[in-house]
Amino acid sequence: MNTSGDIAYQNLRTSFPPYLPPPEFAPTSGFKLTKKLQFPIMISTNCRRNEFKSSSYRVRNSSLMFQYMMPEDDGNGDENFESFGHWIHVSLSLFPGVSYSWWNLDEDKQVQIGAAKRITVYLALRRMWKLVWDSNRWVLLVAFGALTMAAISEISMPNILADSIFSASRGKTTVFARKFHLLVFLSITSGICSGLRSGCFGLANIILVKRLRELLYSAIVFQDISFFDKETVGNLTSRLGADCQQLAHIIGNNINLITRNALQATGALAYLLTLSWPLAISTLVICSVLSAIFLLYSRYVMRTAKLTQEFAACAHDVARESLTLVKTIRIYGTERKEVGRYKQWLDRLAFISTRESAAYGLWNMSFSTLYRSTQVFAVLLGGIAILSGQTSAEQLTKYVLYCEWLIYATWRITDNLSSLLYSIAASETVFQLMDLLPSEQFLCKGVKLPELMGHIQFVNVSFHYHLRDMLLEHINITIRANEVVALVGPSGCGKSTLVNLLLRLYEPTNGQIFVDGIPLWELDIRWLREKIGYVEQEPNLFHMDIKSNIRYGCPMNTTQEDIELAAKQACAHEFISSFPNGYDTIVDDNLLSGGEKQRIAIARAILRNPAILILDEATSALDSESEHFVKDTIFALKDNRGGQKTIIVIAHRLSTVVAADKIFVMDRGQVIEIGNHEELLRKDGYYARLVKVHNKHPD
Ligand SMILES: Nc1ncnc2c1ncn2[C@@H]1O[C@H](COP(=O)(O)OP(=O)(O)OP(=O)(O)O)[C@@H](O)[C@H]1O
Repeated sequence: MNTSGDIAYQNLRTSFPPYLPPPEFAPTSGFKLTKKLQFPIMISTNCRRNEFKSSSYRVRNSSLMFQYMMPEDDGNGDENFESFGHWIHVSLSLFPGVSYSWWNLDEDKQVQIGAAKRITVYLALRRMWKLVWDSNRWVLLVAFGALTMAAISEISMPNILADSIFSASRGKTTVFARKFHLLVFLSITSGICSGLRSGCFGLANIILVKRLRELLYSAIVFQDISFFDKETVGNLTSRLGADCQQLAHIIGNNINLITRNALQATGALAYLLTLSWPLAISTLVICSVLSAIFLLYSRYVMRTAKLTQEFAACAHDVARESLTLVKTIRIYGTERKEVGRYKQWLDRLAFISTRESAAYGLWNMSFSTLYRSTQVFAVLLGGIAILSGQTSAEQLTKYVLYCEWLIYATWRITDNLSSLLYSIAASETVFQLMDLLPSEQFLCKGVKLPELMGHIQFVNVSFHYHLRDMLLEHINITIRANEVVALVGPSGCGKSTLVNLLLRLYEPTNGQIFVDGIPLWELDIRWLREKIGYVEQEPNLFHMDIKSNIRYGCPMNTTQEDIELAAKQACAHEFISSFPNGYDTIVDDNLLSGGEKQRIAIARAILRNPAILILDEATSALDSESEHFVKDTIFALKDNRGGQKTIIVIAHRLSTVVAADKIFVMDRGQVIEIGNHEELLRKDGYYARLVKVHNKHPD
C-alpha cells in the first residue's frame, strides 16, 4: 500500500470506524485522498470492491457518508473532467435506488434478523386489539364512543362558524344567536369527549404494554436453556422494555389519532362535495398524490424501524454487559474501549436515524407544498367562480375551511400511519418471541412417582452443545440409591454437563438417562426438580433478604428454625448473624463473597431435603475448615431427616472425594475409571496419578 493512501485510510478509519472496512480489506495500492473532500464524499468504485462487499462491512452503504478516495493521479489526469465526474457522482448519490445512494441503509443486521416472520399490519393490529379487548373492553368502547362524538362535533364547527359570521354580517340576529348557542354546545361536547378519548386511550396504552410484557416474559422464561445460550440478555430485555413500549403506542396513539382524523377527513370531504364537487375532486387529487408519496416514504420507514430496533437492542446489550462487568473493566482499564464499543452501535443508530429524519423532512416538504397549493388552487378556482357568480363568498370561505381540515387530517393520518408502521415493524420480533412454544418439558405432563429413591443410570449417553463438537460420548454409569459418588476429571471434560443432562437442562443427543428405572423424559420434570438439591460452582443470589434466598424454590413450608438449621449445617449461620439485620439482610450477587454465596446456596439445597443432592464444586470457595465441616454435615445428612439421599459431588479437591462410595474419573467426555478411592489407587491409572500430583502439591 502506498504510504499516503495508507495514512489517509487509517485517518478515515479513526474518524469513521463503523463506516469503513477494517485495514485487511483496505485498498492495497494506488489510492490517495482527493483534494475535494466535499460532501458527500465517497470511496472510489475502482478500489477492491469485491473484497469490500464480501466483508461484513457494506461499503456500498457506508462509504457514501463522508469519504472520497480516487485512484492516484498519474499526473496526466484532466482536472475538469474529474470535477465533473465527481459532481455527477455526488448528484446521483442523492437519489434512492442507485447502488451507492446516500439513502441506502446499513442492512447487514437485516440479514441476521431476516428469519423473523413478516407480520401484516392487519394481523398485528388484530393481536393488539384482542389483548386490550380481552382485558377491558369498556375502555375501548368508551374511547371510540368519545372519539366519534368529538370528531363529529369538531367537524361541524367550521360550517356553523361560517354560518354565524355570515348571518351576523347579514344582520340576521336570531340565526346568529341560534348558531352561537350551537357553537357553545359543540365546544363543550368536543372538549369533554376529547378529554374522555385521551384518558381512555391512555388507559388502553397501559393495558397493552402490561399484557405485552406479561406474555413476552412468560414466553421467554419457559424456553429451553439452549434458547438462552443463543439469545443475549440485553437483547431480550430490550424487547421487553423499549419494543413493548413502542408497540403500546399503536392503539393508544396511532389508532386513536388515525381514526379521529379519518372521521374528520370523511366529514370534511362530505361537506366539500356538497359545497362544490369540482373543487372537492381537485382537493382529492392532491390528497391522492400525498398518499402516493406517503406510500414510498412508509416503505422506507418500515426498513429504518427494524434496523433502529436491532441496533438499539445491540447498544443495550453492550451497555448491559459493560455495566455488569464494570469491575473487570476498571481493573483492566478498558473504559475507553467499552465506550467505543457502545459508540459503534450509537453511530449505526445515528446513521439510520439521519436518513430517517431526512426522509421525514422530504415527506413534510412535499406535504407543505401540496397543502399550500391546495389553498392557492382553491382561491383561484373559487375566485373565478365568485367572479362568474357561480358561488358565494360564504361558500368559498366554508370550502377553504374544510379544505384545510381535509388536508390537515390527511397529513395527521399519514403521519400517524408512518408511526404505526414503524411500530408494526418493531412488533415482528416481539411477536415472533411471543409465539415461541414453551419448552416440551412444560407441555407434557410426566409421571410422578410415590417416592424418589435416587437410582440413576446413564445408558450410552452422548451429547454436544449447539454448534459444538461431540462432548460426551457413550457414557454408561450407574449410581445406586443412597450412594455418594464423585465425578473427577480435568477442567472442561464434561462433568457439569453430565449433571446438566440429569437436571434435564439439555437433552442427550443419543442414549437415555433413567431415574428409578423410568426414562428421564417420562418423569414430571417439575416434580423431579423439586426432589433435587443442586449447588452450582458460582451460585447466584436474588436481590432479596437472606431468609428468602435460602427459602427460594423450597417446595414445602418452612419455619425460621428450619432455615437457621440449614444455615448452621451449611456453615452460614455465623456470618449471617453477624449482619445487623441477620436473616433479613438484603443481598444480591455483588454484596457477598464467593464463599458466603456458596454457603447460602448449600443451605438452600439442604433446606429442601432433596432425594438427590448435587454439589458441583459447591465448596470450592470455602476455607479448608468450613469445607470439611460442610462436607461432613452433608455426608451425615445422607441417612438423616426422614429420607435417604443420593449425593453426587463434583470436585477438584481430592479431600472431598476420598469419602465417596464410588468415583467416576472422566477425561475428554468419557468415563475412563470407576471405583472407590482404594480401588482406583490400586489400579494405578489416571486417578492414582491425580492423587500423586495432589500429594505433591496439596491445596
Ligand atoms: N452452554 C454451553 N454451550 C456451549 N458449550 C458449552 C456450554 N457449557 C459448557 N460448554 C463447553 O462444554 C465443555 C465442558 O464443560 P463443563 O462445564 O461440562 O466442564 P467441566 O468438566 O464441568 O469443567 P470444570 O471442571 O472447569 O467446571 C467445555 O469445553 C465448555 O466450554
